[in-house]
Amino acid sequence: MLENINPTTTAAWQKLSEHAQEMKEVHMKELFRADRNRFERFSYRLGDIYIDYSKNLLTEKTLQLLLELAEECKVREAAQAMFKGEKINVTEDRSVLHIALRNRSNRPIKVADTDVMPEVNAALEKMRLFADKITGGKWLGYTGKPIKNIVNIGIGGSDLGPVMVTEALKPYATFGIKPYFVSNVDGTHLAEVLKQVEAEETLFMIASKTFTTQETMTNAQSAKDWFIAQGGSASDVAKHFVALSTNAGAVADFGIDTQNMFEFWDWVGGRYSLWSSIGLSIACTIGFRNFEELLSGAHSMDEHFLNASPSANIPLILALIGIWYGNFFGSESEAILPYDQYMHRFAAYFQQGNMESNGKSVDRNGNKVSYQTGPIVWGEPGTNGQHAFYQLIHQGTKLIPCDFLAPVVSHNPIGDHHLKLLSNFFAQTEALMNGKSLQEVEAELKAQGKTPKEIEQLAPFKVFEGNKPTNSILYKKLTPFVLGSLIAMYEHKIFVQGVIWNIYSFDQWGVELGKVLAKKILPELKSHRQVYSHDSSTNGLINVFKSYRNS
Ligand SMILES: O=P(O)(O)OC[C@H]1O[C@H](O)[C@H](O)[C@@H](O)[C@@H]1O
Repeated sequence: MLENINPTTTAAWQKLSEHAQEMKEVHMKELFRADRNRFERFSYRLGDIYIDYSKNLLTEKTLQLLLELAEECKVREAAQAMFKGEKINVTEDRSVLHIALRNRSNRPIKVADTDVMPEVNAALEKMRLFADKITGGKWLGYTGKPIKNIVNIGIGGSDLGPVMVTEALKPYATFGIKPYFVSNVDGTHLAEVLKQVEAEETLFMIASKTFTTQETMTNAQSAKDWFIAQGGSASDVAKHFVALSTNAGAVADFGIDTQNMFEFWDWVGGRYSLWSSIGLSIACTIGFRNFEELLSGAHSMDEHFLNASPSANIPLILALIGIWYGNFFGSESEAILPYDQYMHRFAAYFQQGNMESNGKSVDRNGNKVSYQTGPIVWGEPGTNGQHAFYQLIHQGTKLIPCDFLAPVVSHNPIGDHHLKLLSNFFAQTEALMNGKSLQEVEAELKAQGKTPKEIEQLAPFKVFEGNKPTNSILYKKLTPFVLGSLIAMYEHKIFVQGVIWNIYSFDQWGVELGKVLAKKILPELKSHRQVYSHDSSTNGLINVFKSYRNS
């Protein structure tokens, strides 16, 4: 079981608070000047992934104190509890075992004395058989044609992972299977996807852990209606609809044969489920072998996280750096900036991963926390972001720690595009760290022939303070293995932070209230009567909606 420790009561927290005051006076430039080995000291190679965290406002002492914090908060014990299958998701009374889904060592992992690995392996085997049929053109639709399109209908964790991974691993989608994703209950999403596919060549994957989610059930029903309207009969549904779920009863009620159900278990959190049957759209797009590589990459990161010593433990260090800025420097957000077009949904994926996990303000005692917890996570691929929001990162008033990610080798080596891309990657982290001093700006303006008056007027706007923290994560090539490792690295970072903040990272009660209220409002929208049951703003808006609709 996780221990219940308020991090602010630890000795390390106190020391870190004092140390932060010293570090607020320091410029990273000075740290680099003072230590020729700073890069070697604060960077780490993990197979094909190289992580440089030297461009941070930290010293050996900072790291030492942060590691003490992790020790006092019993991070290692918590990790062991998770990997052993203990029910660390207390508010839902569940184990947290996405790590079992990619446990390539096949080491037994027990939930209530039963090893889950046999059922994990059986589910993977069922996925393999199915994916091989799809990619081999052997699964035929109702007119006898092979499947060409997969439409995954799911939302949140039943959508974001498959979207992100199929986008990231497009170079491996060599089987002629095109994935589409419908998540939003806005009919536009479904309609626009259906315009692009032919029913006879399309397989719908209804992806929902609970199989009760309003958006997914609504889209699934409309997709089924569309399929029948296109000429498929009710008995053809079995060839075109499969379910990815933990809820066999609801799957059968919907009309999908449980033969065509790919199961997973309540100990897989939605936002950690791409490794499970929820990943079927991935396996059918990039092939099962590549899906296994993705799992292997994640497993290698799991092993690293579980076994590496704290001072060489990458997810742990990244988590501690995040805590350093969030809790001791007042930063509120973190940017994930992949210089890799294939990774364009990576930040969006970890928006859910991180913000749904650690967006909590009540600790494991049920008390309100007195410190900051999960950050706002955001980002776009480089170089697009440079022409949009980097201005604020460079010269705004907010401290935004950034993760820069980039592949060394591009899947698309066209001319010198990749060198240009990477020159921007290196330049940005250098600029964020060094900045540009007033003296440098003045000298530059002078060299441009500006008058002293002009220099005085213009110079303040051209100064870059620098001292902006970044992590640089270089990977050799975006392979399934590397992607699996990167995802697992961020997952464990989130885990460590949740442990230290003494919150429950694996529930998501905060998404419930809106859902309940929407269910109450839906019949009100369907009726013609004026609405008076809410506050004046909500009543007013609903009634305006009705009057526009009826006019
Ligand atoms: O997979 P489902 O049961 O349909 O759930 C889909 C999503 O909806 C919920 O509201 C949760 O916030 C998410 O964590 C979950 O991934």
